[in-house]
Amino acid sequence: MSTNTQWLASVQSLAEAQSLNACLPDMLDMKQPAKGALGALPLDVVSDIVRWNANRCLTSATIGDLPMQAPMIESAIHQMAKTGVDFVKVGLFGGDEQADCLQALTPFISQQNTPVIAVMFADRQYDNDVITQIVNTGFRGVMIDTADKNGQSLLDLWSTEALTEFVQKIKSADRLCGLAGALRLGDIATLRALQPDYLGFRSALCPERNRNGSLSAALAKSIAAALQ
Ligand SMILES: O=C[C@H](O)COP(=O)(O)O
Repeated sequence: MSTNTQWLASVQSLAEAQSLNACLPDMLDMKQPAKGALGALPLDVVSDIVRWNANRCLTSATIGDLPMQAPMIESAIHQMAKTGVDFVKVGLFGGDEQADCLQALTPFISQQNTPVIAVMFADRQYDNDVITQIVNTGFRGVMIDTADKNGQSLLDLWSTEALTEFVQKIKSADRLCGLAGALRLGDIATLRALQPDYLGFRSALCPERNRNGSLSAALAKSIAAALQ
């Protein structure tokens, strides 16, 4: 597992991915921001981006803001994995049914050829042992993001102490760890010091932080430069 913090850029179209051709992130993440925190892109768009990328960087894709119902999640992972993406990201939105859902997902997730990443949200509530539950389910990594895209950032919601503990728990379980959630260029130094595997960006890549708008290669270059 990498010791240097890498970066992930969320793109919503092939054209956006292509606009990053000169400054590809370490991971091209595919999602539809207008459809929620983990809005899914159509499968053919994901396939086109995967084909265009031709393994020049890693790829990930989200399956949508789905309820914690195992059959629905399994079917969405199965479909998304067929696009050839390197990682599939699944949102865990908390709630009473989550622990049972994770248990039900365990045989499927642990046997997946395409690794699956669990995405938690800093503005949602979880059981105290949620990381253990995630690890036991067979997820390859855990990312923390924000569910409500209202400008509040990860650092507005969680202290650096809480984030340090989060990163350490995940890395000591030998899983990938990512931090995201309205991150800004100026947050990089603070968050990189915690040694996550990935920092994830969308708002910071868009002019005026309009995450549903389009992406700017110049802003992506500044993020890449700050992580050099
Ligand atoms: O996976 C990373 C997210 O797309 C981050 O989006 P955001 O920076 O707009 O919160």
